[in-house]
Amino acid sequence: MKMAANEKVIEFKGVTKRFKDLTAVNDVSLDIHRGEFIALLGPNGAGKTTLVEMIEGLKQPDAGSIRILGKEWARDEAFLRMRLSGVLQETLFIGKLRVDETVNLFASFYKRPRSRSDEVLELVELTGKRKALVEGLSGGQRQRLALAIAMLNEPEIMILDEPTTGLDPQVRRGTWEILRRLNRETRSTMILTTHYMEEAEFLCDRICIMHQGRILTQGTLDELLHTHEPGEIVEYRVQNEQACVELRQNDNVISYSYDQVSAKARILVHNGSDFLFRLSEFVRDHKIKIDEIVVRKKTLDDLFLSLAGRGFHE
Ligand SMILES: Nc1ncnc2c1ncn2[C@@H]1O[C@H](COP(=O)(O)OP(=O)(O)OP(=O)(O)O)[C@@H](O)[C@H]1O
Repeated sequence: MKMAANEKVIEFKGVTKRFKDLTAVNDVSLDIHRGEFIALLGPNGAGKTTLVEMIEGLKQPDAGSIRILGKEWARDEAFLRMRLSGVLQETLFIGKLRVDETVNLFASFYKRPRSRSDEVLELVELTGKRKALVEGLSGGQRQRLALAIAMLNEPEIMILDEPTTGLDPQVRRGTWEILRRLNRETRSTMILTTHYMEEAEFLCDRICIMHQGRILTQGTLDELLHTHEPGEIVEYRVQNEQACVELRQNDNVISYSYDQVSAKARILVHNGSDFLFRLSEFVRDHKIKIDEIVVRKKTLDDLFLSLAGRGFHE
């Protein structure tokens, strides 16, 4: 069934999920559109997995409604099962099977021809490993195999639950490239949960930050960075932090933090170059030694830190 480009494929209305006294997802309303790549970010226990498990039909809400492709799990399980698939943090495979045998096995469950197995291996750049035993694959290759299997059925919606956790940075980046290309080429709607800010920054059109079961804020990266706090970040290393207290009492300063371990000050300011000028005067006049000075634009990490400061640990 072809649908309009801006069509809502997932609609959460006032969804709540409780485990005894604990409210894991609290009155969440959220629309996700076709082809969108959306990230759910948040600290441990924020409710991200519970939310995606409700999308996957693994958990039922206690209140509110969830419509997926206009259907509901309770009534249209067979329809939805064919159109959704997921990649988890880790997938169990049979180690003694070869890569192509593994994909063919899953293809037979979905009644897909062998040519589709070849296609998905190509999509995730595993063609060269077709004859390798699964037990000999690296972590990144195993994740790509899981992705290939998830793609077999040409899913309209894909759930990626921390798909790159535990992978080294280079392999993680390679996986991002593949995910981004898949999203563009297949127009599959992708929902990613992650702890990596840069993963959400790199991949996603929209980012939802969750905390204690609620969506604290959401938007494109630009919207999040500009709506929540204007300004730039100045960072520097200083051992004698107490001598710099006066610097904070400046109209230019929005917020200040100091990390004892790295001896780094991190200051959010309205204007980075004005602050740098003031900083250089100050350290010269007070004979304070600072180094590793950086002025930079804000990142999602900074937003997360400031939301954490204001709300996460209240
Ligand atoms: N089956 C369950 N029974 C009881 N409590 C649960 C269950 N599943 C999740 N919870 C609780 O619900 C809350 C939300 O958990 P959830 O796994 O959705 O968070 P998360 O944001 O995915 O966290 P993480 O980043 O650590 O994976 C947590 O407090 C968790 O302990």
